[in-house]
Amino acid sequence: MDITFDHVSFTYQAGTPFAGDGLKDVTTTIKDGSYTAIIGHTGSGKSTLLQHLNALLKPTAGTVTIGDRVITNETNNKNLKPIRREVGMVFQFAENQLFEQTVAKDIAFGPTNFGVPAEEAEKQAAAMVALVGLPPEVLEQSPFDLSGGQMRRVAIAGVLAMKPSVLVLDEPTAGLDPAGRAEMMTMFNRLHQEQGLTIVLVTHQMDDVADYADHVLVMDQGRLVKEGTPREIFQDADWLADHQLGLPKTAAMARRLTAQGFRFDPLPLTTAQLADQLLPQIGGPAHD
Ligand SMILES: Nc1ncnc2c1ncn2[C@@H]1O[C@H](COP(=O)(O)OP(=O)(O)OP(=O)(O)O)[C@@H](O)[C@H]1O
Repeated sequence: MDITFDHVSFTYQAGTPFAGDGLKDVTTTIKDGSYTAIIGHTGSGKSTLLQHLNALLKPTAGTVTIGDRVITNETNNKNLKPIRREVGMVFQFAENQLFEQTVAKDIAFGPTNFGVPAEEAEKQAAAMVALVGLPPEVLEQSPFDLSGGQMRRVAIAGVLAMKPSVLVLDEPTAGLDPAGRAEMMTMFNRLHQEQGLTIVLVTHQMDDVADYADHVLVMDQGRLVKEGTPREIFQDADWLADHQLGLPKTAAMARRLTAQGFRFDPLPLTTAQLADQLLPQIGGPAHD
């Protein structure tokens, strides 16, 4: 399912003295099956854009087309339920939204609300717990007895239980330690590869953009100022710095090596790409 923005603008508190721009004239398509990263410094409009992906916000001007549903400023709030199921949102610190007595009940809550019989919803909960890499024992535990990282996985399982085709992630690894972060990013990549989920990721981690995304949107002051592949986006470090954005660690290291006389074209984004270009320059064996 593609999601297309056509000249979308969004104004917070429109028509009041407190009106403020969230999005300005954004036109783009998030393609079915893609892994799209949205980057931009604080206040650039990333969260506002995300909330248009499942019509939590409706454009002040322009249209958002989600699958075959066209959302405009006039769209009635009724009948948006199927969109909320199709586009699953994992908000920042999603674990704060857990509330049921057991993990199984928490994960089953969404499907039950959508009319799935309780018994089937609990069966699905067990499948979702496995999908997010948690042991089956957690099902009957209180979510509040789990670690922070496990709680976040339960919250993600609750979103996945709705069987979305698009998974929207707003800084999903915020607050996790490096090992927890890596595990979680690997999990999303597995869901993308194995379940064919379209992923939309807001992140400040440029390494994750380089490692996982196939498409990148760069936001600045509510505008979409650049889009392309990670390779295209990260080639111009000066342009990124102007937009208060950095490089993936490997690309930053390659740039420092350039100052020492090494040559890279294109700038490597992963360690394998760095090794490929560096080894011939230091007389080492070719990397494969
Ligand atoms: N509820 C709101 N009411 C009024 N203005 C808002 C509201 N939420 C966001 N804004 C404004 O809209 C603009 C875009 O904010 P948004 O939260 O989308 O940016 P962001 O890129 O997600 O930032 P961050 O990285 O800090 O989460 C900012 O100028 C912000 O101040």
